[in-house]
Amino acid sequence: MISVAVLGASGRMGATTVHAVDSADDLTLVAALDAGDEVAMAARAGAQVVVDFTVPSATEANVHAAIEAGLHAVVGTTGWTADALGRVDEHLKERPELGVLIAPNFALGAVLAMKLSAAAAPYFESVEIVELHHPDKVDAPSGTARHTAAGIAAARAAAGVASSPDATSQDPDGARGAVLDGVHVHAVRLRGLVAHEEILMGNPGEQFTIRTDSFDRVSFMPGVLLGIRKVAAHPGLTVGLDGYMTL
Ligand SMILES: NC(=O)c1ccc[n+]([C@@H]2O[C@H](COP(=O)([O-])OP(=O)(O)OC[C@H]3O[C@@H](n4cnc5c(N)ncnc54)[C@H](O)[C@@H]3O)[C@@H](O)[C@H]2O)c1
Ligand SMILES: O=C(O)C1=N[C@H](C(=O)O)CCC1
Repeated sequence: MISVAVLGASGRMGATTVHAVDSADDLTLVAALDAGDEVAMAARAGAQVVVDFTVPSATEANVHAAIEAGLHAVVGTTGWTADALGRVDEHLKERPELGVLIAPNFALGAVLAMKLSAAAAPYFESVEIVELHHPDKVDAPSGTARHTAAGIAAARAAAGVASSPDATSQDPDGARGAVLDGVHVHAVRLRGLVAHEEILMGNPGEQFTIRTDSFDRVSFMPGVLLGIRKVAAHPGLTVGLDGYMTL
C-alpha cells in the first residue's frame, strides 16, 4: 500500500486525483491539502508520495519542501524552467533515495504525441505547434507545448536539420506566435476545451499532423497513478512520464 498526499486538492486536477487515489486498491489517501497548508503536514499524516497539482508560482517550493520532508513527489503543475529543474536536481543530491517526477502531461496520448513528434521532426522541413486549452488556464504556452518544442528542437539539432522555412518579415502584432527553441507555438484559449495539442509538420506536397485531445481530466489519471506507483523505484529527477515507460 502506498500512502499519498495531494497538494492542490481543491483544484480541478487535485480533486480528480483525490478521487482516483481513493478508488485505487493499492493506494491510500492520507492528506488532501491546498493553499495555506504546509507540505510537512503530508509527512506528519504518513505520506510516502506527494502529488502536486497546484500553481506555477508554488510548485517549486512545494517540491523542495517535499524533499526536505523525505517524500517522493509526482508533479503535474506546469511553469517549470531549466533553472528550477536544476535546483531540484541539486537538492536531490542530499536525498539520493528520493524520486521526483515532473511531467508536463500525464495523458498517455500526449506522452505519445511528444515522443512521436520528436521522432518525426527531423524528416520534415516545417514544424509548428498549436496548443488549445480551457480559458481558466493561467500559463501560456502550455507545459506540454514547451516540452514538445524542446523535444522537437533537440531531435532536429541532433540530425542537423535547418530551421523551419519562414519568409515572414513583418509581424508587428505577434501573429506568428511564441518561438520556443526555434519552434513556433500558438496558444488558443476557448470555453468548452480541456487540453489539446496539434503538432503540424510539412514537406513539399505533404503534411503530417499529430493530435492529442483530453476531453476530461480523467484522461490524466492512469498516468498520475503510474507515476505514484513507480516514483520510489526511480530515484533522482525524471522529467516526463515517458521516463517511466517503455516506448
Ligand atoms: N501534467 C498534467 O497532466 C496536467 C494536467 C492538467 C493540468 N496540469 C497543470 O496542473 C496545474 C493545476 O491545474 P488545475 O486546472 O487543477 O488548477 P486549479 O486552479 O483548478 O487548481 C490549483 C489548486 O492549487 C491550489 N494551490 C495554490 N497554491 C497552493 C499551494 N501553495 N499549496 C497547495 N495548494 C495550492 C489552489 O488553491 C487550487 O485549489 C496547472 O499548472 C496545470 O497546467 C497538468
Ligand atoms: O489544464 C491545464 O492547465 C493543463 N495543463 C498542462 C499543460 O500546461 O500542458 C497539461 C494539460 C492540461
